[in-house]
Amino acid sequence: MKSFSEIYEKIKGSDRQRVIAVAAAEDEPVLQAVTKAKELGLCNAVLVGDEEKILSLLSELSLENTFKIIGEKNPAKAARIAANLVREGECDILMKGLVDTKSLLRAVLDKETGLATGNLISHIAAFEVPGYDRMLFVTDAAMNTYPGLKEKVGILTNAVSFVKSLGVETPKVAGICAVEVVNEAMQATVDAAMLSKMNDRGQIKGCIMDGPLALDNALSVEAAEHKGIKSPVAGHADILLMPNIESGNVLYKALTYTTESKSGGVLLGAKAPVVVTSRADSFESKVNSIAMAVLNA
Ligand SMILES: CCCC(=O)SCCNC(=O)CCNC(=O)[C@H](O)C(C)(C)COP(=O)(O)OP(=O)(O)OC[C@H]1O[C@@H](n2cnc3c(N)ncnc32)[C@H](O)[C@@H]1OP(=O)(O)O
Repeated sequence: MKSFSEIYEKIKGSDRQRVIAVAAAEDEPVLQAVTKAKELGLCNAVLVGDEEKILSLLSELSLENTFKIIGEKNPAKAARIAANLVREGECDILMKGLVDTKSLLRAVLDKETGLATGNLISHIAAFEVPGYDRMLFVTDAAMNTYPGLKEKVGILTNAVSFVKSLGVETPKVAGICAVEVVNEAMQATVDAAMLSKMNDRGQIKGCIMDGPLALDNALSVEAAEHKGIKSPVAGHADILLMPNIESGNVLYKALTYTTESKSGGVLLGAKAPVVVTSRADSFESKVNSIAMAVLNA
């Protein structure tokens, strides 16, 4: 898997059109993205939010309203209504509009109206980075704050299953740390080593996991050789398992702002995929995120 175009190709064979429920849809970039996604034949959408603002924004953007709108001015309530549409099977994907991430995630976790299943829910971001020979997946930049070993197993399981569904038979996972040796003063190195051993012994299946690895060793064969690291993952990582939300989010935003990467992201492990894009994301990235969600719906 090298590019987003392969994801778009896979969607072309899809049996039915998916429907996205947009929470607090009164947001210019999100309206542009769902309109584009519909034009591309990726999906249809139901817009939940401030109806007056939605209609006025569509008109300002010279976009024809071809969507069903459900009026709700309070963004947190709109998030719960949109999540419930997905829970009830009227829609297939939830997408964040002009509502803060925490409110959207709380709507996802709500036991009565949300999308929790008992599985761990985690975020995966995909990057097409110029010069890297494969798609690079980063997890978790958005949902789990300070995951312990058990949560990291859940994050890893979600990521591996998603990346396999894209056609990567045995994803290579790097447990990213500040160094490539176990140091008990850095819990992430201990967690990465335990995950690697769990993978060796078949407790974690479907991938080749190695760690601790520093980012340079994960991405560059030369850097790994220079340090004498012998690892099937070094220089060839498909998935970067980040130690916590700060490192994940910083890497996500660094790739977004300082490289010409194409990107997208989605929440996995819930009843249905959830698109949680950031203000930092481009229009193209929002459409790519919808495509990732459609493929997973
Ligand atoms: C990458 C682009 C987009 C971004 O930049 S996003 C920006 C950064 N992201 C964020 O600010 C969100 C970070 N996460 C959070 O704030 C919190 O973890 C989050 C998701 C709001 C949940 O926190 P709280 O509302 O305090 O909930 P809580 O921890 O008390 O848990 C309530 C119930 O939900 C469950 N839960 C929490 N996280 C879960 C998860 N990942 N998967 C599955 N279930 C989960 C938790 O077990 C609890 O269940 P129960 O009530 O004990 O049965």
